[in-house]
Amino acid sequence: MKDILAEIVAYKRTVVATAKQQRPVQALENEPLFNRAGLSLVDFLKQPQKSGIIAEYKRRSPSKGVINDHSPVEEVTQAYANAGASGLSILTDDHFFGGSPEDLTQARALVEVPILRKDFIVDEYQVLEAKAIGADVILLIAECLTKEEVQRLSTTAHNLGLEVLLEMHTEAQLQKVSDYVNMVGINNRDLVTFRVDIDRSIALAAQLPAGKVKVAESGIDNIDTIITLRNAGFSGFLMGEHFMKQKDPGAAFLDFVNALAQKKAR
Ligand SMILES: O=P(O)(O)OC[C@@H](O)[C@@H](O)c1c[nH]c2ccccc12
Repeated sequence: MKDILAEIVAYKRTVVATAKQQRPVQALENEPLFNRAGLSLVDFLKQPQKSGIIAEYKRRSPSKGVINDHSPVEEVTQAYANAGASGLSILTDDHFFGGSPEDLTQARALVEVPILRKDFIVDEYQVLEAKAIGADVILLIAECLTKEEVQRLSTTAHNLGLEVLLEMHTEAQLQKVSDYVNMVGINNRDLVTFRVDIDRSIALAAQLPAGKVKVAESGIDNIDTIITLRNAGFSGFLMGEHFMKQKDPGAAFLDFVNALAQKKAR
């Protein structure tokens, strides 16, 4: 496992151990949102009137440092949803990304689009927590998990009505895809070199078994890239920094979506 990822995963294990003490599973199950019927990102990605973009709320990252420390989560996520986001991705990690579970819950109260809990899930507890805070989808990162762990955590998620996005970056990780997973995210960014390579992602996507919903993640900053990826069979486009680094991320998103719609119409 790559260094920064190993560090994050080690940190997550300590956070989970503490959380289990402070807020046992029983308490999670008693949260009102725990019984909420989830929204399907797979279904939303198929709606032709939406953009296909999963718009991410991210304050900072280990590679970029501070990206946005001024735009409130309520404002940005509502603007994203109103402008045609097919889904939202919200970082809930505090230490490395400056997010929190409360960010997701605040957005949940305001939007009717699927929300992905963007975090580093290594324990079943975090899946239950995702449900309790109002998420619809969890991210599982192939690099951090064995195939068996992916299957076990996916089963827990599906039993709670949550969908799973399995993120990968290398050919070796293809073997972690199974019938348990129906949505695969291909990270365009290499977590070691931070280099973005769209062609590599397209080549990797071509090797996925048929029937998987494909999401391209990271480093997307223009409409032509989205069109290229769509033509290669991707139906979702996860974008964070390109909008978050603007003064008004919601307005930037609206402009981008309008330009995308115009280009598609031509
Ligand atoms: O900000 P970008 O380059 O548009 O990327 C968004 C998203 O793909 C990226 O934040 C991400 C991809 N995989 C992750 C795993 C954990 C945290 C964050 C991520």
